[in-house]
Amino acid sequence: MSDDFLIKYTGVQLNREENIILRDVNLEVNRGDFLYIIGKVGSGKSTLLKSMYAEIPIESGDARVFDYHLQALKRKQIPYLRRKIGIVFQDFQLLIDRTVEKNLEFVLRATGWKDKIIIKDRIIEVLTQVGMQNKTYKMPHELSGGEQQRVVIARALLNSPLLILADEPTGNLDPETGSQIVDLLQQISSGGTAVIMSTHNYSIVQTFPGRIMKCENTELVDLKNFGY
Ligand SMILES: Nc1ncnc2c1ncn2[C@@H]1O[C@H](COP(=O)(O)OP(=O)(O)OP(=O)(O)O)[C@@H](O)[C@H]1O
Repeated sequence: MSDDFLIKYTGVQLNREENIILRDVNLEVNRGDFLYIIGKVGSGKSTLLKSMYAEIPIESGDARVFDYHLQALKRKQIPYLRRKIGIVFQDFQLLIDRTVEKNLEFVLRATGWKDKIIIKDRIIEVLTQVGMQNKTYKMPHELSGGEQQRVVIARALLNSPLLILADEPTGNLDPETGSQIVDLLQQISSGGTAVIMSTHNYSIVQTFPGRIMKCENTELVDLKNFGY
């Protein structure tokens, strides 16, 4: 990578249809950062995260993610950008018709992995990282919400991303399970992977330290570090 940052937004505007959702967004994210995006319902948290993996276009300004200028990204580059990002959503989105192992294998094969043994080893490796190595053969419906979210995080880790985007990852979980998930994301970030997570949950923000930015009145405001 030519620069140190993973993400650099300069004067970025994001729209949904005709509406300006966020304007003049300035943001830099580096390796190992842990960044919360907070803000009211509809304030633009998801829009911001989605822009980072090219789900929503950049209306104006300069948006860099790794070496990509998102405002000039070609459609065929999008899968390569996304392969470097681990994405975790609130509603787990595991394939319900196959086991944990097959869910993860599906992603590896779709991203070019071919060797059966290497695939198996990698699956065990990421499941061990999230404490789910004993659940390889479980179907998603046999897992609790927190366990499913761990598998989703394992899936996000498969291709060793430098960046994880987690949109309300604790939204469907009870407080204790939610805390365990954030704890896991913090461990991952201390290993050098940057994590950006949106949340409504102020008790999590107060418990687990991180940089905080808030979507408010179409602006992204830096609340600096919290909890240190
Ligand atoms: N598909 C869409 N088409 C048009 N407008 C949309 C679409 N999705 C969201 N919006 C609008 O964009 C604004 C920002 O929505 P966004 O989902 O980014 O907010 P959010 O802060 O993530 O909210 P939440 O906390 O509810 O997830 C809202 O006003 C919403 O109505």
